[in-house]
Amino acid sequence: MCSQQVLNAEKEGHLASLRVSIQETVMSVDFQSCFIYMLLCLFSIVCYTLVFKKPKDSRGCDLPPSPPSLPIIGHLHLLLSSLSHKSLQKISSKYGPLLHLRVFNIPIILVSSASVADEIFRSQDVNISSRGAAAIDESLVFGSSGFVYAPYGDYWKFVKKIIVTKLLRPQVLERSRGVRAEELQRFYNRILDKARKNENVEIGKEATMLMNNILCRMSMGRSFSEENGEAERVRGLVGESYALAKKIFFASVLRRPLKKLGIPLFKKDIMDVSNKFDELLEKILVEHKEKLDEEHKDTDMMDVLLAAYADENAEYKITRNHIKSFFVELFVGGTDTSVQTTQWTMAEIINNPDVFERLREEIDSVVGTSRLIQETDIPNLPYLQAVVKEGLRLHPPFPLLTRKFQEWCEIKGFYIPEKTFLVINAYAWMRDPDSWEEPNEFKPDRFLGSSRLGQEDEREEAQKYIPFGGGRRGCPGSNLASVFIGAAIGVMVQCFDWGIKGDKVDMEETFEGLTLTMAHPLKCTPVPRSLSFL
Ligand code: HEM
Repeated sequence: MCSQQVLNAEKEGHLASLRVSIQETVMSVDFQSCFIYMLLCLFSIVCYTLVFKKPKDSRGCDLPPSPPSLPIIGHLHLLLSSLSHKSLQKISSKYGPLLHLRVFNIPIILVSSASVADEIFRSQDVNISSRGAAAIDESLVFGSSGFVYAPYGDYWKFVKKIIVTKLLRPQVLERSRGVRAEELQRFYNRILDKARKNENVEIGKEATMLMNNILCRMSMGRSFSEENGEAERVRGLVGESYALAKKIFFASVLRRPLKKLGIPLFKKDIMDVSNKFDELLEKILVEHKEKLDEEHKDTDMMDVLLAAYADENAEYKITRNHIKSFFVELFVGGTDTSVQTTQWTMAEIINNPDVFERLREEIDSVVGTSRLIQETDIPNLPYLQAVVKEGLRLHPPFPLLTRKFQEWCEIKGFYIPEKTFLVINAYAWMRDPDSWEEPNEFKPDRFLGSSRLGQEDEREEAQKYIPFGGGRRGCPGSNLASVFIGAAIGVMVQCFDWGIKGDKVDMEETFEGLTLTMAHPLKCTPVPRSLSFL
């Protein structure tokens, strides 16, 4: 072989090894990209399944979209978070106003916009007129003899009729006006007393006494005595019931599977509070019955319920537990809602001095400075009404409303299976930027006709505003509550200037119990104005 041939052979050999190494490199590059490609595919499938794919029900119809969930527990963590209304609001602004969630295998529909909720209230009012089963049947606190968890049926209709005719009918409200005026005067006296002693006032505590006394005197003709500690005991029990709220909610949602497994979730905690209420109310019922027998009266709600209990031919045969549950729910549901609204609204007023000044000017010009404001003044005080409405819009005591679909239905083209829980995020709904201008700002003017954007009609406004819920299970006490909250705010603005620690009231929220409350309860120092009746 000549030297040229040797050279060529070497070259060939190099080229061959180069080819092999290039081939190997290409193969390895192909394999890597193929691997990356496969990973991307897998990732996309997971994303699609978790985020975009609409879950299907057993009939193969589309359920509303569902945000990513955790294995086994589903979306439980969102509902358990301490500010669940906010975590749900965040999820809805990302994934849409109508979502399908699950807690274990229990389906929940989450609604966060006015248009979707309005469609549900309009087309499904009867279908969603039950809240599901009570957590613990025998409990007086939201148990199955109560009104709040009563299915839409004969018992619910019977009690609703009593509430409307014996507590809230205009003639009855007129008769009980004296009671509210007396309690308002006592509320004012207590604040004045503290102002003169230069003491702080805890607005929530004062408002609790006011609202509790009003509701008790209106419904059972007496208030709980402050002297023998009875009132403090009731306030304590109401507080304990609030603390149980989340437990009651989960025990009620998970009731069926847990029952099958024989797990009585939170039963001991719930029954402890229920038993204490039972003891207290049994005593009151006995006293009331004796008084009724002596005086042959038939006026307040307790009289009517006791009469129905004793009447063999009553329209609905009620038990003693029905009566006790009714009062427990009235104290628990009616008091704190009004107390929290008073507290939040007062905090907003203090943080907005221009609102305070305008409110005082309105009260001075309508009521004058020679007498205390009364609830009969409220229809003539549109700005005060707007302030209370705005307080309720920003701080609804019940940020989440819960119901249950009894039958399957279709909403916005999606299939909703029967027995699905419905959670309406009233908080998100009333801060929806598509419905409200500057939704997070305290602007009572938005409720004054002349400045309403585009002059929306009343129906449109009602559609956007749901602190009292909606449909036939909406709050029956809304008008009464607005009146006594308005009167309480009116007294505080008419008669006192208010000092606070620091420049602004801390508006941090907490939602550990039944209602949305201030994480730092409002404490401030009243300074009496120089008014002729002070
Ligand atoms: C600011 C005060 C109040 C607020 C924000 C409020 C809010 C609510 C809300 C959101 C509901 C549930 C509605 C739904 O599911 O759609 C409700 C139910 C109820 N409220 Fe009120 N409430 C207040 C005061 C009162 C008062 C003073 C009473 C008593 C007279 C009362 C009695 C009731 C009753 C009995 C229910 C149950 C209705 C049913 O299940 O059919 N509320 N309330």
